[in-house]
Amino acid sequence: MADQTYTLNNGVKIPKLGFGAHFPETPPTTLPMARWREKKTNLFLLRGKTGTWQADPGQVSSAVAVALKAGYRLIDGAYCYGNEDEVGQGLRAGFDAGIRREDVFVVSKAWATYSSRVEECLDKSLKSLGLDYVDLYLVHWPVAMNPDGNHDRFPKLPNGERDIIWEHDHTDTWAQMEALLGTGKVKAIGVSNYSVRYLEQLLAKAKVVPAVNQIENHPALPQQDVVDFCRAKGIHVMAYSPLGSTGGPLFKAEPVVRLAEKYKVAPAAILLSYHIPRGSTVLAKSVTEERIKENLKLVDLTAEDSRLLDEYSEKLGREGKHERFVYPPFGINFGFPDQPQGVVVEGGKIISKA
Ligand SMILES: NC(=O)C1=CN([C@@H]2O[C@H](COP(=O)(O)OP(=O)(O)OC[C@H]3O[C@@H](n4cnc5c(N)ncnc54)[C@H](OP(=O)(O)O)[C@@H]3O)[C@@H](O)[C@H]2O)C=CC1
Ligand SMILES: O=C[C@H](O)[C@@H](O)[C@@H](O)[C@H](O)C(=O)O
Repeated sequence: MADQTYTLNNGVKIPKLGFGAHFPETPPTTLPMARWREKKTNLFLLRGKTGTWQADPGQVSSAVAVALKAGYRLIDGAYCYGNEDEVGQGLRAGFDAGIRREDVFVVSKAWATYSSRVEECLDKSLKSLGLDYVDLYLVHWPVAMNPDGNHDRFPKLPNGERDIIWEHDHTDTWAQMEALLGTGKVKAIGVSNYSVRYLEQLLAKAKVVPAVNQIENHPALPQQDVVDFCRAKGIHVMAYSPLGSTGGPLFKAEPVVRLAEKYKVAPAAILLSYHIPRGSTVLAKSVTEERIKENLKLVDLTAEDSRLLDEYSEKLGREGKHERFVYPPFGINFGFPDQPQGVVVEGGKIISKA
């Protein structure tokens, strides 16, 4: 599956399966997973005091190298992950092993403190990665944080809140992304974490329709409104956190277990395969060599299998139980129906603080 592709709205080909290079902190082995998840939520809110936690030195570069050698042809990174030097080393190991640059689809993302200077962010990423272009460059989140704040990536106010530039209009960031297309440093541009509301605001002003919207997506958060909207507008969906992020909390979902038994595969294979009939690219992340390899083995789910997973999603929706695992504390209402809290901003103006 990793060698199969979709075609983006500008003709560029993108693999169906990719390797995620977001390596957040590893759960301490002494903590039971339930306690870890509880603790992680609290720690997540504190993030920014020290920046993103780093994986052990060498872990990212070796995982990227293992992934490339195992057959992955898409590597998903971001400036904000703070590890693009290591991703670059992993890429280089792959190139040294004979894999050609033009056969690897490299993704990076413009971080919120660079919303008014996206080319600068891109240049920093390219330098770290050791590349002269990325295949896809995304707006990571539709928000701006203070470029002159107390941290390069996670500036905070004295009260601990993220240092947001409320006057910033996310469609201005998109205009800068459009300008990158003429530089030769990107093959395609897109967004990430855009709801239907935000996409509508962007499309009202855009000269170039985003090629991609990268969103959290799995049977416990199908985001069918966003997926359908993207499909109608020719925007390709990339699904992130398909296993439910750290620890893979979706492995025990009843239809996932049932389909894993039917196909005699790991539950992860079902959760990754779910996206292929939906027409999306799916990103898998693992630090573990055998899992990196195991995650390449997707299955062809039938329409009936997909229906089973969709029914599970719909039931959770009716019960108000959709679960979003990645929602950083920006304090903004980004327009996702399951996250109605936070400040509503539009066109650089605060509309409501509900
Ligand atoms: N645009 C955005 O805002 C975001 C983008 N992303 C992208 O999506 C990628 C994937 O999402 P991510 O949040 O990392 O989470 P995933 O849903 O991919 O889950 C990763 C977790 O699942 C475990 N795992 C992986 N494979 C298996 C397996 N076969 N069996 C059992 N456990 C497994 C990993 O463990 P271990 O590593 O210990 O093996 C890790 O704990 C990221 O790396 C990043 O590239 C993610 C979040 C936000
Ligand atoms: O891409 C993954 C996620 O979006 C991650 O980059 C953010 O959650 C970031 O760590 C933050 O705290 O805002």
